[in-house]
Amino acid sequence: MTKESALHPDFPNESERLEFTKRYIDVVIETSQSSKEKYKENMEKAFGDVDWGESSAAYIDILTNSSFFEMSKEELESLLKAKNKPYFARIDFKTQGSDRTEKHYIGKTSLYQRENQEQIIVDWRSPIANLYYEGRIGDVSYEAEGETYEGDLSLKRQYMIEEGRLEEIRDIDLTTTDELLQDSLAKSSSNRLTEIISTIQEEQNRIIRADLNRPIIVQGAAGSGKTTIALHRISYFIYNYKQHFDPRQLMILAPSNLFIDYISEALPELGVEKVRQTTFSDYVMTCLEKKLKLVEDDKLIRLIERNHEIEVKKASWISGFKGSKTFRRILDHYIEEIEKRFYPSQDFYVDKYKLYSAKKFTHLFKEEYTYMPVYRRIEKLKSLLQGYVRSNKKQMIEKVETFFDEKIEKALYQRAGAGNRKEYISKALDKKAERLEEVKKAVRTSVTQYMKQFEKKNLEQYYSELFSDPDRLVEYSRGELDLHQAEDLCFYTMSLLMKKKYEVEDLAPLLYLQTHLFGIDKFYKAKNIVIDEAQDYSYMQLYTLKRALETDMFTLVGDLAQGIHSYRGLQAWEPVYKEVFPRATYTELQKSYRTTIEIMEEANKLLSLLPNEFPKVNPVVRHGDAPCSIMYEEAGELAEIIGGIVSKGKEEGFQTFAVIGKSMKDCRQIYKILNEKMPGKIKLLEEQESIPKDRIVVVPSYLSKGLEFDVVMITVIDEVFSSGNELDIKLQYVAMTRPLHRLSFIGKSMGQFINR
Ligand SMILES: Nc1ncnc2c1ncn2[C@@H]1O[C@H](COP(=O)(O)OP(=O)(O)OP(=O)(O)O)[C@@H](O)[C@H]1O
Repeated sequence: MTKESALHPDFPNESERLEFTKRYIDVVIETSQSSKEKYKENMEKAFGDVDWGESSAAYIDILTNSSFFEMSKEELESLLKAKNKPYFARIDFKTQGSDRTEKHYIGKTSLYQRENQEQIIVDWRSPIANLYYEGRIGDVSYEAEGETYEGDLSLKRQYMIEEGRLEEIRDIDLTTTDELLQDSLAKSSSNRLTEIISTIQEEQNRIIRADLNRPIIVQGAAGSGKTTIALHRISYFIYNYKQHFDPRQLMILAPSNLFIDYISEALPELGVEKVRQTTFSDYVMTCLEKKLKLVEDDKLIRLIERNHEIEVKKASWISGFKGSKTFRRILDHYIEEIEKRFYPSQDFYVDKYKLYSAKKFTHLFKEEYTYMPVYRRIEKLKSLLQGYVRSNKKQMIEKVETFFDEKIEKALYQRAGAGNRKEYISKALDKKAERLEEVKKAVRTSVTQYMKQFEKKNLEQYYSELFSDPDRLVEYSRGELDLHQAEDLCFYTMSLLMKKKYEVEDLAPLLYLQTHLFGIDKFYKAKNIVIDEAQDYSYMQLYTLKRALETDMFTLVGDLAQGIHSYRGLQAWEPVYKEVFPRATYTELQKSYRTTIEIMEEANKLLSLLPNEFPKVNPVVRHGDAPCSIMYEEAGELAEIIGGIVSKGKEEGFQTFAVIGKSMKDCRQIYKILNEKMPGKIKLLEEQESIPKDRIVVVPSYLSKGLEFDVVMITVIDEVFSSGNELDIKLQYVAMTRPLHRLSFIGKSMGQFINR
């Protein structure tokens, strides 16, 4: 307990309130546990006396009980989590016209006093809690269920509660700096990403609570809390729509499995662990229900390592092109052409009876059924024809019968030629049987026969057909592609497809074709999608996702300054909010919470070297050591240098350490050197892995994107960051913005880095 809080006149009252809340939580937990017992009892009763499969009453009983159990289980879990820190803030609010000021204690979950329905704890996501996050004190208002409530906010108070004990109280107003935020940022990152509900800032709060029925795009500086905010927005969404929305309909698309592992710790804290989390590649393959062989996504690495420069440049151009709007147009024209192959040339006959005209068939196909993918339209038309055949079958058979019966009858009553009559009738009867057989056969086979005129190809066949003829590609591009470019595209792609291999850049076009031609199972269609590191997505990827999932409910967060995949990703947000998500709100975040002023100042210098203009990032006021430069003569010295920095860092209480190399090649060398001297203490991070907390990690710059560590050592052996090209600047910028507290540059010469 600090002196200041001990002096706070309300400290005894607040301690008492905390005790009351804790005790109340205990009672609720106990009740919930006894409900569980009761549930078991009820289940036994339901199972014991009847065969429940036959008794609907008993079945209903089980369903009711299980949903009751589910509720109490969730309630129990969140209360158990909240028990040691039931709330973190309080606001005092007097609604206009009322003479009573209400105290609202804000916490992770809500709690009602059952006897009088009074709220003991208000959930941070509830409408009134918004007042805590919005800066003002005095006349304020908040909105709940479409109504505006005005009133006076007289107090905003923060609590430091540790292990159920009240440690400190702070009343905040506009003049005091947010000490709670300062404290929280000064901590070391033993927990990876955590919830920040007690210190969410006003601009962040606005994004978390922005209209849930509109897409949102956030351009946020490194460390501005994009990932954190995106996760809190999901939590807020789930809270608001818990009655109507299953969390499994929400999906997070993360840049790598490494990143999914990194964010997963924050998810249960926010109650969003049921949300689907996957990468773009995995998700596309799920939708296609195919496991495609992807070649290693190594263009970035080859660009970094400058291997076969011309070849890589061509390959990068192709990647960029496959993500472009022009390529989408090519696909659209290709799809149009495929559709035309399904306009039948002949009317539909069963035997000699015309049941459906080609014109009508085409009309349905190209006008009425366009909401369906091509092959589903064909299926639908097939069943329509089958229906026609079924309903006309009797009539057609009757026609044949009547025709022969009439002939036979006529012959029977003819006077002349009695000798031939018998023969005539018997022939007619044979003919009748033959015709009937023909008609019946036609009834059975004509639909299948008719459908044979339509081609039946699979997705892979259509995709490779697109790249089999450069002239057609030029035609589909309506002049935007020249023949030489089209030949390059075809040659490059076909050489992979022939080996049944694909690149990441092929996935969006494949999903686009699948959506238009075959459709996607609705089970895979998430309704609300969050994309982190969205700057690395191409126009084509975003457009395709929107089209395939049939929703524009996307939350996109990213930072163009960290767009290291810009050869295939986005160069600007404008086309995204203008053309892909026209309903979206676009917001920028310039304040950074991760790192110290000293480190951010150095990182900012790199931003000014980039061709696109990026505003400087404002770090939250927090000081630390300036980044330091360390030179070595022999790579073998690295173990000692890095070991020294880590020991010193540990003395200062830091817990996570990363050595960031430029490329994987350099990282392998660094790892080897370090691991020899410190066996078992080093981990080389690769794409599919999880991040160990207790080891020094060695990670290439491009994989470190999105991650953070207390202490970062940017280390080079053979690589240089200082070639002056855009990619190098971005990679060094990404590496420099990873530390929370300390940054060093380690190289043979400082000339290997930009600005050292
Ligand atoms: N309001 C806040 N209160 C406390 N900590 C915060 C707040 N906002 C962000 N942070 C912290 O700042 C750090 C950076 O957040 P986050 O990783 O979400 O940023 P980002 O914008 O995704 O960064 P990058 O683009 O570099 O990946 C995290 O440690 C996060 O907990």
